[in-house]
Amino acid sequence: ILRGSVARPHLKPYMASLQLDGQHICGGFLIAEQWVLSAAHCTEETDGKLFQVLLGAHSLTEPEPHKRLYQVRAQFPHPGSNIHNNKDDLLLLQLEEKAELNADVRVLPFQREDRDVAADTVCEVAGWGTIDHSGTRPDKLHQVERPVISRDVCNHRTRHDGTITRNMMCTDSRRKDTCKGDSGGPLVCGGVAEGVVTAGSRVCGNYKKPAIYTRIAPYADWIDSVMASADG
Ligand SMILES: NCc1cccc(Nc2n[nH]c3ncnc(Nc4cccc(O)c4)c23)c1
Repeated sequence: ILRGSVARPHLKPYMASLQLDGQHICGGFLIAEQWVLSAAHCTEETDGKLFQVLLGAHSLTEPEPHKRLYQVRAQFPHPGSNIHNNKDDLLLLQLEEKAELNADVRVLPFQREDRDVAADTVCEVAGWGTIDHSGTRPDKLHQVERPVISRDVCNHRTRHDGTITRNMMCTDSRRKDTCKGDSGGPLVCGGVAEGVVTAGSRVCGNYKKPAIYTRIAPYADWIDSVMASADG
């Protein structure tokens, strides 16, 4: 997160850190006791290894009362996701067991009504992604508020030039923005997850490249079907 602030500890109890060998790779969030939602692109450099999921954390390194690292039983990238574009950039992770819910570990509801969030709505995004252009990685969770911009503005030829589909949404990226390692985290508007951070052009903090999110509502049926099929 560029030019945000350190989050209030454990006030985003749905946040997950997707890790490989103890290193934070991507964000994610708890959508059910045994399920985390993130971005499919996060699996690009994992060469088949499964993530471990850290829940209940504020600091990535310090001991905290409800911090716990969960093994992943299975990972389900959306079938339409691919390395060439941002389409269907969603990843469902089934935890090895149900997460123990408490004050620091909570499920975040996601939007099921497929209707665009109005432009200028101020939403919040959090993550352990880089906090400056030299790629400094924070120990503590950071957050930033960002206004939604309309798909038409985001698709302008000087911005993302028509690549933003109905299944995506954008926020203004002037100065304050998402960045490397924030992918997979939720865009929260009015207490509900409306989108999932996708890297898109990977640029951070440049107003000409607004931040892109995969809208969740269009994928509610896919999410429900994967959870139902794997839960048995
Ligand atoms: N703001 C959109 C957004 C959301 C999520 C991730 C991203 N960026 C990135 N995702 N993956 C990456 N691998 C390498 N470099 C990256 N961006 C980068 C790194 C250093 C300086 C800088 O200005 C930008 C990214 C960008």
